[in-house]
This record gives sequence, structure tokens and C-alpha cells, in this order.
Amino acid sequence: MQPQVAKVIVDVPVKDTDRPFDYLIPESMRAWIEIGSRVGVPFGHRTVQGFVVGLQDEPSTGGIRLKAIQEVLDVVPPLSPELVKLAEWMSQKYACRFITALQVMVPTALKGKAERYISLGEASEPSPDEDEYAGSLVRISSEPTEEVRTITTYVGQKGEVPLQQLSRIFPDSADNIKSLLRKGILQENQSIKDKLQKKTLKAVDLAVDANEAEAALDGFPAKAQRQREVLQFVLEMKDLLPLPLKEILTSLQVSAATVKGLADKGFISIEDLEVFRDPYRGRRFKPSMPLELNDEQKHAYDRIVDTLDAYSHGVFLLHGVTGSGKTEIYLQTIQHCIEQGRQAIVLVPEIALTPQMVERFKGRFGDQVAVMHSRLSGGERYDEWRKIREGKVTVAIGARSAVFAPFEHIGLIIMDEEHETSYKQEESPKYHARDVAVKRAQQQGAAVILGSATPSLESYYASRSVADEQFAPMLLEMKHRALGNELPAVEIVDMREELKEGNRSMFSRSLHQAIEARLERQEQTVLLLNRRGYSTFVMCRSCGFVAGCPECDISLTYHQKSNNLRCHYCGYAEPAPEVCPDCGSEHIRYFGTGTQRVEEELAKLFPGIRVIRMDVDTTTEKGSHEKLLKQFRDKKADVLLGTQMVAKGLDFPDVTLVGVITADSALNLPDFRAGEKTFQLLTQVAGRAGRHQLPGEVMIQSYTPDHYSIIHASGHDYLAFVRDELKHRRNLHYPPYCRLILVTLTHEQLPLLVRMAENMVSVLQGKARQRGWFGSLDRLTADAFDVLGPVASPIPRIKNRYRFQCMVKWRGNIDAVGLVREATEQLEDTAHNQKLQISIDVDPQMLM
Ligand SMILES: Nc1ncnc2c1ncn2[C@@H]1O[C@H](COP(=O)(O)OP(=O)(O)OP(=O)(O)O)[C@@H](O)[C@H]1O
Ligand SMILES: [Zn+2]
Ligand SMILES: [Zn+2]
Repeated sequence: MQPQVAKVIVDVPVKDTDRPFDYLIPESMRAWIEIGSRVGVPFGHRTVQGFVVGLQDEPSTGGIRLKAIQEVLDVVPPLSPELVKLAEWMSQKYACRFITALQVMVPTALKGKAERYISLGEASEPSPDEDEYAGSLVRISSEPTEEVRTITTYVGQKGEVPLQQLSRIFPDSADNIKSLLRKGILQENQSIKDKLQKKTLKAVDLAVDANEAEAALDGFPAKAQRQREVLQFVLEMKDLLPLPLKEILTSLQVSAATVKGLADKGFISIEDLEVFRDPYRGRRFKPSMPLELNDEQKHAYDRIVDTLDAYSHGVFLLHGVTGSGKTEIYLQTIQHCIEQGRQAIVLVPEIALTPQMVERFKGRFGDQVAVMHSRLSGGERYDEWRKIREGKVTVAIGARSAVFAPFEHIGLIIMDEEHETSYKQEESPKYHARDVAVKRAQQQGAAVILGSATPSLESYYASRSVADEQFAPMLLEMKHRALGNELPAVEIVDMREELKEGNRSMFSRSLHQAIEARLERQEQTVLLLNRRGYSTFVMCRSCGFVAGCPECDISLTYHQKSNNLRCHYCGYAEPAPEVCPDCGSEHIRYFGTGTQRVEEELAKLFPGIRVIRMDVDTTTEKGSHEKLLKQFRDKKADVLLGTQMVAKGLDFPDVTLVGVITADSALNLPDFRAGEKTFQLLTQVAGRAGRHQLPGEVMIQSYTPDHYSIIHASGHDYLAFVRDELKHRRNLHYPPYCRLILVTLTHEQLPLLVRMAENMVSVLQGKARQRGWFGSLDRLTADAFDVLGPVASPIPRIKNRYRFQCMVKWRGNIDAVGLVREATEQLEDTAHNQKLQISIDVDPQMLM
């Protein structure tokens, strides 16, 4: 028997709706509804979108009459039961709504909204003699005027008209339409409409056997010669059918009516053909063959393949120095996985999703690869997603959200540069793609490869310790570069010394000389400006005024292109002032994007130098990133200058010098990971030098040359860095020695917010005490739960709302997230009318 009841999670963002609701499945829909189906259901007076997360044979006894599902929105359910299960896990792990987790798994194109449609109702048109009995007043208003007739006839002809369209066509008839609806002459239905439709194309196919058509050619009357030509053409192209109608029209210069006439005779058919918008259409990728693996690679490869062959779950931490050939291992293990008939997902940081990376996968696996990233248009992204869902590809490569690629038999999930913070989503659901990847692989019996030259401390620590961890990856190490060349020599330049010697330029004398030498030898240079924490604000040098956002406590960022100042948090924008708004001074200075200043300086110091600048300003346009890299590769420039973007994944043979303008600009940020991020960035960018025949050289300019992050990065010494960094983390009780939950409260009124935040802390402490967990992390007990704060958030106000936060530090085998969620719900109950907002960030990456 087919199930009669569906459990549906609805998209209604209010209290008490974060649970499945039961709906009857109408007879006609039973064959279509599965777990993971997207449906339109009545909720209150509206139609809303929802996802089926469970099925039940019959209604539970209890007697409330269930409402029925109104529509099934897709032929193929967008989610599989496995993804639904994953979403449920996410909602618990990250304390988010179930619907939020489900929505993040489907492309935006499928975030449908209810639309109102008008059709003819049950009641018939009022006839004049019925009206005879009514009073004269009524009679005047209900007489079917000319206008009312036109409306009903129009709706009758169309069958169903969107309300919006109807009111556009009859702009002055709102009252009439309303009254017709009241009387039941017209009726309103709601239906979910997707943001984007599949793209279709009129295509022509043969409708009869080719021989039959051939035979019929001679029988065409003289006046139908054009039709005959069309049929002949279709027969010639028979191997390429179905043919786009457009192609026939332009090739033969015939009219659509001619082709239609031929279709009416039954020889051909004209149909809507689904087409996929392919972002890489027409692009050829250099085919690549598997390379013979070296010993280190072979060792790692064998381990992974063993797990694949056993069809079991396993996590590997592939720690390989830059250029050690990690990508080749990804490619060959994927190959193995595909041969098993399974599919693979490759996750890369958005910033590293360069054409070079895509090319390596497309070059090996061709059309088998779908690419998902934010630079694609909504339609392209939707179509790439559909290729995956419909089984047309076997490899998906993309940023963070590609971890939800709707494959059904995943064998392998690869996460390249696993330490990157962009794997954490900063808005709800605040998930980390690494945890989701591991969970998903567990559900599917798949392997995970976490690859990096500088693994996150969390992952590395997990691979070295046994107990008390969420996952324990197997460590695979590759200490040598695949092409046998050495890691580049690194020199730390003490910028304080430069200043002492009277050099006030941003280039030290050594870096200056090194660039000069490259220009002479026609080799290339990569320059990194570590822009985290770098100023892009506008400051008056006379009075110190800094332009700030009126809604958020943060300085505005200068955008050169539009010559305006913008707030990165709320989008507020204003034109850049010419004089200081405060004191009227003209000495108001635009710091630009930092990289701009470096570019100017380069031009001054090295006349004629060709520089490609890569930063947010020069890469906003689609494909610009790609274009710039290609220019650099073709040696159209001497220097590639940029932010973090230039540090990742690039592999250019003629780059022999890497310079870091200021290594320490991020070290002073209020972030316990500042040292780790600096080390990672320096190691990554140093790895861009001397990757091929020519030896490489790296220069790191720093004002704190004794910092362990900088010293160990210059020695390519990951283990020494880890040892020092772990010491700090242990002393300060930070991950990986405990875990964090950041609870942020916001409100428009500061005093009330402070009270609520204090309340939050005591509720948390009270609950932890009840459970016997509460206590300082200093004690060596296994289970611990501590709450710090409340304090004002590092950004104390956003969009006119003040922000306070408290930090939970916890350890052990306890449900800390559950407790925080409970406390939040309790507080929200009392605070509901006070418009307090609480956000929970589990394992936060940014402490903003
Ligand atoms: N087994 C091999 N034999 C020959 N060349 C190889 C082999 N493996 C990798 N290479 C080459 O070595 C270079 C570095 O490899 P790859 O880019 O895969 O390293 P990686 O570890 O992914 O680098 P990174 O993390 O620095 O981006 C590439 O040019 C690649 O083609
Ligand atoms: Zn001023
Ligand atoms: Zn703002």
C-alpha cells in the first residue's frame, strides 16, 4: 500500500513551526511523493513550500482532519532521503531550523514563492432576471457590466491567470475582481512558483520512420517545395536529431510556418527540449593522463584505495608540502571511485576555484564534471546542479555548498586546503563543510580526503590523539615536492631595521633588489599584501575624523570604481567626500584597497614595470579573475600583485620570487587563530615560488620578525609551528583543547540588551550546574562547561542593533549545543515581544 500521509517541514519562519506537520497525500499524487519531495501545502490562509521528510501509511488516530498536499513541485525530488537525514543532523549540531538546513541544500532557483492564480469559480454569472428580485441598490452594483463580462470571458479563455497579470491587464477593475471573487464567480488558488525555470528550446525531430519519409519526398506537390526542403534537411541531419528549430530556420531561410506545416502533415514533431546552460560551453580543456606516482604519493594512494575497495568509511588527512602532488592523488583516487560506479565531490575554497583548478579536473574527466560556484549565474548553477541530480555527471567540484551535491552513491569526498576558513558558513545554517563532509561520508560509507600543506590545528590534533574527538583522521604525509625540486629559500626582512636606516618605502632594499633582478632575467614575481586588518577607510589627516556607518559601529570602506563609501555589514553607501565633513580640511585621504598604493609605488620605483593587480576591486566582473591569470601566465606582466587570492593553488613555471609586503598585519587582530592564519598564508604563498625548473626565493617583510608564526613559516616547519601554537591554545583554553559556542544577542536598546545578555549567562550557568557540568576548564575533569561574558561584540552595533556576546567553552561527552538551544528558547519566550534576536554559532571561526 502506498503511504497516505506525508510529514512536511514547512517554510514558515515563526515560532513553533520547526517540526514536521502531517498532510494527506491525495490519491493522484501517491506515486510522486517521496522523502525529499518538494511540495506546496496549505498553511493558515497561505500556500507555502515545504519538504517531505517522512511518510506514514495512514493518519494517526487522533481525529483531527488533515489538510491535503496541494501540489508536488518537481518530477525528480530535489533531495534524497540521505540528504534529509543529513539536514536533520545539521539542525541539531548547529542549533538551526530544520527548514534552513534543507533549503541550503537546494539551489536558490528552487526557493519558490506562492503565487495567486485566478480561475472561473463554481457560481455562474449573475443573470439580469435574478437581479429583478434584488433591491435597486444591489442591482446597480451587481449588474454584469461590459467590464465584468470582459474579465470573466478573459479568465474563461485562459483557464488560469496569475492575479498580478490580471490586475495589470485590467488596471482599474480591482473592485470588480474582488467582488467577483466574493461571489464565487471567480476563484483564487495559490501555487508555488520557482524563481527560475528550466531552459527549453524548440527542437525538431522525425515523427515517422526515416525510410517512410524518404519515400514521401517525391510525393510533395509543387507548392510545398519549401516543406520538402525542410524534410530533406532533417533527413540529412538524422544523426543529430533533435535539431534546434532555429538552426533549420537560419540554414534554409524558411519561415516557422513552413516547418509547422510539415509538422501538421505528421512527418516531423516540434517539441520543447530541455537544455542545460553550460558555463564552460565551447571551452576546450587540455586532456591530461594519470602521472606515474612517486613513492610518497603511492603510499597515500594505496591507503585511500584500500578504504574505497572495502566500501567503508574512512577519513584521511593528507598533509603534503606545497607542490607535493596532492592534486594528482585526488585525480587518481577519483578515477578509482568512478570505476567502482560511485561518484565524487571535490571541495575547494571559493577563492581557489580558479580556472586552473577546474581545468585540471575537466582535463582528466571531461564532461563528467559539474562545477558549482558563486560566480555562475543562477541559471547556470541550477543546471549544473540538475546534471548531478539527474546522474549526468560523476564528479562535482565546487565551493562549500557543493558538499550537498545530490549524488546518490558517493565514494569519495575531497576537501582541498581543508584549513581554509571559507568552509565555514557565517550565516545560518552556520555549518562547517568539513564536519558535514565527514558526516555525509559516514552515512554513505564513503572516504574523505582532507588535503593541505598546513592542516588546521583541529584536524591535525584529531589525527594525533585517540580519545575525545569527533573524528580521527588517518595522517598521510608527503614531505617532498613531486618534481624533486627544493622548497624555496625564505628570507625574513626586519622592517624596523629598514626604518632605522632611513628607508621609508614599503619595499625593503632586499626586496627591491630581488624584483630588479627578476626584471632583468625576465622572470616573474608574485607580491602578496596581507590585507586582513588592513585599512581601506577614509581618514582626515587634520582632525583624525574617520568615516563610519551611521547604523553600524564600523568604518566605511572606500570603493574606487564607484567613488563611494560603503558599509560591508549593512550595505549603506554614500559618495566619497572631497573635504572633511567634520573640520572642512582638504587633507582627507582615501587609503584605497592597499594594493592600489603598492601598485603606485611599484610604478614609481620601477618605471615601465608591468603589474597585474588582483583584488576585490579588479575581480568583481565575471571571468576577470580568469583573464588576469591568463595574462600573467602568458607573461604579459612581470608582477602579479594581490591579496589572499594570489596565495592559493597557482602553478606558474616562471615565478621565481615571492614577496610578502607586510607579514604581520593580521597578527594583532583579536582572534585566537591569528597566528595560525598568518602561518598558513605565508606557507601557501611561499609555495608559489620555484615550482618547476627555476629555483625560487621568498622574502617576508615583517615588523615582528621574531614571531613564531613567521619564523616557522620561513623554515617550512609545520610541526614546530604546531608545537608552539598548541602550547598557547592549551594555556588559554582554546580549541582544539575545548570547543566553543558563540552566543550573540542583538537589540535596538542597549540597557535592555545588557540585561538580557546577563540573563542569558545565568540561565546557561544554571542549566549547566543542574547537569553537574559547570566548572572551570582548568580542572582536568573530562566534562566541563564554562561561560564567559557577556561582553560587547567586536563590532558592537550592526544595522542599528547593539550586539553583545557570550562565549561557551566546553569539553567532553556532553550535549552542550542542546543546552544552549534550550536556554535560548527559554529566553526567547520571555523576550519574544521585546524583539531580542539571539544567534548561536557552534565552533565559530570568526568571533565577530
Ligand atoms: N607523480 C608525478 N610525476 C610527475 N609530476 C608530478 C607528479 N605529481 C605531481 N606532479 C606535478 O607536480 C606539480 C605540483 O603538483 P600539484 O599541483 O598536484 O601539487 P599540490 O600538492 O596539489 O600543490 P599545492 O598544494 O601547492 O597547490 C604539478 O606540476 C604536477 O603536475
Ligand atoms: Zn577633519
Ligand atoms: Zn552599516
